[in-house]
Amino acid sequence: MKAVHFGAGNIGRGFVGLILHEAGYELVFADVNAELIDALAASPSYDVHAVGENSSTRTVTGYRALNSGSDEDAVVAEIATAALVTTAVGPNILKFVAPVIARALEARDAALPPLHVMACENAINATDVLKAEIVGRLDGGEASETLGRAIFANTAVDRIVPNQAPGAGLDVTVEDFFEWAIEEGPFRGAAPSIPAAHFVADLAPYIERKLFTVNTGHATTAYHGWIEGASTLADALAVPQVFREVKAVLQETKALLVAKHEFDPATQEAYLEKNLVRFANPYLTDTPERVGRQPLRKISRHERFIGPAAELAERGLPREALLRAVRAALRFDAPSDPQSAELAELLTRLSPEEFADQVCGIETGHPLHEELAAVVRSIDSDR
Ligand SMILES: NC(=O)c1ccc[n+]([C@@H]2O[C@H](COP(=O)([O-])OP(=O)(O)OC[C@H]3O[C@@H](n4cnc5c(N)ncnc54)[C@H](O)[C@@H]3O)[C@@H](O)[C@H]2O)c1
Ligand SMILES: O=P(O)(O)OC[C@@H](O)[C@@H](O)[C@H](O)[C@H](O)CO
Repeated sequence: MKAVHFGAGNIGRGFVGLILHEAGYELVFADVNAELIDALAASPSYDVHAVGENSSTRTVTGYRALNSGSDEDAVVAEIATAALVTTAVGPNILKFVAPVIARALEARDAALPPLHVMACENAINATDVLKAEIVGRLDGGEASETLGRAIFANTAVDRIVPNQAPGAGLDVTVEDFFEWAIEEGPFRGAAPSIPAAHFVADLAPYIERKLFTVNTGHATTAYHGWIEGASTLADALAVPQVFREVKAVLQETKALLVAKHEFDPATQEAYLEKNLVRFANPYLTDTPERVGRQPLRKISRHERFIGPAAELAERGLPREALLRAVRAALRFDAPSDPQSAELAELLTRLSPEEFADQVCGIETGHPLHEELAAVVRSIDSDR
């Protein structure tokens, strides 16, 4: 039973790789980072240090590592005979791994059981996005028989894995908490055996609860913390004004999640409180740069701010704190982040209305459109 995992970075090594190894899969990492792949190929194992109230160390062994940039044929051959392919590369990178998976499906023996495909990214239905990219590369598209050689399942993954300290090598320090929810329907009763994951009939409540609580709160901490000059997430949350803003956005997304998915309010309150503790985990050093990375992705239509704010506006519910978080995101100017520079350029070039429409995907006439445009307009006063 073989799994090929794209993206041997933080979550790839510290979460997906670990869980698949412990589920008994023969693991093959595929990544375009030559230095990382060479290091993995040269090392028989690496450790995952989970830190928090229940600290532990697990060792991942017996994997192989391939460079999917320079040795695509080898990765195609591995996937063609694998049981599972997973990704943790970032939602914007799925279009680059899709052609490799499409080639592998074409090469796959039709008599083999279908390849299970799961994108483990922070995005709503990331596997559907990956599937659409794969379909676009198959002769015949949706009608291609080759598509029948794969089963696609959406997932929600949750574990905070910061960037690793220089000199950590392949070892990864992660928080002790994790959750992996996978939709069970596509497997038609023959879901893969991954004991640490749980299979759910309807993924939407899980992924929205995760993205609009963990990631909305996390990014709010990062962007307000960045403005305050905080160098870690824990430092950011220690600023009373930042803490108040994070609590406020989480109350707004709670209102949406309770109204939309009928979550019990007390259970959702406990969930969001638990996440405030996770963000400030004293055993982990996480930074506003990492958590705020790619601000243009984070303020896009179906992401952690605009997604819930748009639905709250449609329901006539409060979204002011979310809009203040978007305003803070617009001021994110991390030199290490190319999207920061792109964001600054777009703010200069586009009118506030064009920005709301083209960057945030909120068209004229939507109840959030003018509110967003006003947020963009107000940024001028800071410059
Ligand atoms: N770190 C976390 O706390 C966390 C938690 C849950 C989900 N995620 C999600 O997991 C994904 C990865 O995040 P991360 O923190 O591990 O990032 P990361 O930057 O540490 O890892 C991404 C890896 O993907 C590799 N990569 C880039 N392009 C590639 C390509 N074309 N083919 C193969 N590999 C490629 C990079 O070289 C890198 O090693 C993101 O979607 C993120 O939202 C992260
Ligand atoms: O990975 P991103 O850029 O979508 O979001 C940054 C963090 O919020 C994220 O990586 C969290 O650490 C993770 O989603 C926790 O499960």
